Amino acid sequence: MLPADDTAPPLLTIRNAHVVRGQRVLLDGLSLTLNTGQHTAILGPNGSGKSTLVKLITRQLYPLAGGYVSLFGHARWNVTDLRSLMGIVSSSIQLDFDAHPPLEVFDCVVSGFFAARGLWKQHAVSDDMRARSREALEQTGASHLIGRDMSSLSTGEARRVLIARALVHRPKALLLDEPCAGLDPAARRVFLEGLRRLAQGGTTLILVTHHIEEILPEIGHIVMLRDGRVLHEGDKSALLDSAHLTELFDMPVEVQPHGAWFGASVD
Ligand SMILES: Nc1ncnc2c1ncn2[C@@H]1O[C@H](COP(=O)(O)OP(=O)(O)OP(=O)(O)O)[C@@H](O)[C@H]1O
Repeated sequence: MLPADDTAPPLLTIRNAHVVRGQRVLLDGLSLTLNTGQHTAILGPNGSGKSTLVKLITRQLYPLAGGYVSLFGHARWNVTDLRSLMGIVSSSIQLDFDAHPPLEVFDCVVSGFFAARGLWKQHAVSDDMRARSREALEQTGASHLIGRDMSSLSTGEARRVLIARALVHRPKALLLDEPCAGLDPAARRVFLEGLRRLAQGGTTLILVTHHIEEILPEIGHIVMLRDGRVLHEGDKSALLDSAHLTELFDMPVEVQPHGAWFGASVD
């Protein structure tokens, strides 16, 4: 983990966030503070509010009056500001890039500068944008995919291209919502090793998942969500054990450390 900068505002501050849809309470007074350099996994069972929390961060949803959300100390931001502060990758974003019209890999990455799906006449692509796109594709090990159509890529390949697209802004943080969904075990490991390099290079990772096998060695902070609230939050060493996971998932879970990684089995 990077040394904490005590003077910098937190990467993310959420205070007393309530989100309600109809009769359902999706987030129930959720409060959370994450700092830059604090690689974090947000863990929770199905329906615990993970996607709702992601939408709160990305401003697809707002909390009820009395709730507060800020990124890097700013409570108001537009899409362009957000992208340069925090890259966002999720399997639902990926669906947007599978569809027609066809989209070539390099164009897909460059289009990240314009928050667009593809490049159009009005987009003035500079040499710097091209260079940064190539650099981002190298960072995620996806340069060899240049020239391919997005719809022809495997899930894991497309995921790496979309992370590169998020990285063109050189964001301080990456929010990864179930980033390993649809990846086979080998692709998952290759993908996670790529994320490790990003974490080691100074990009703060926020990983939202229900699989403890995806918690990278670099991630030291755990947030456990249940019923739209933070059930537990703290160091991985204190929380990633059978007792806490059993409580979180409300069934017997056996946690096994594998070196710096973790596995889990359900009785
Ligand atoms: N638009 C909506 N209207 C009513 N209820 C909703 C709506 N969106 C989500 N919910 C409910 O809110 C709860 C939290 O949903 P959310 O999608 O945030 O959970 P999650 O932790 O991401 O789940 P999963 O792991 O299954 O993706 C669930 O009980 C869900 O059914």
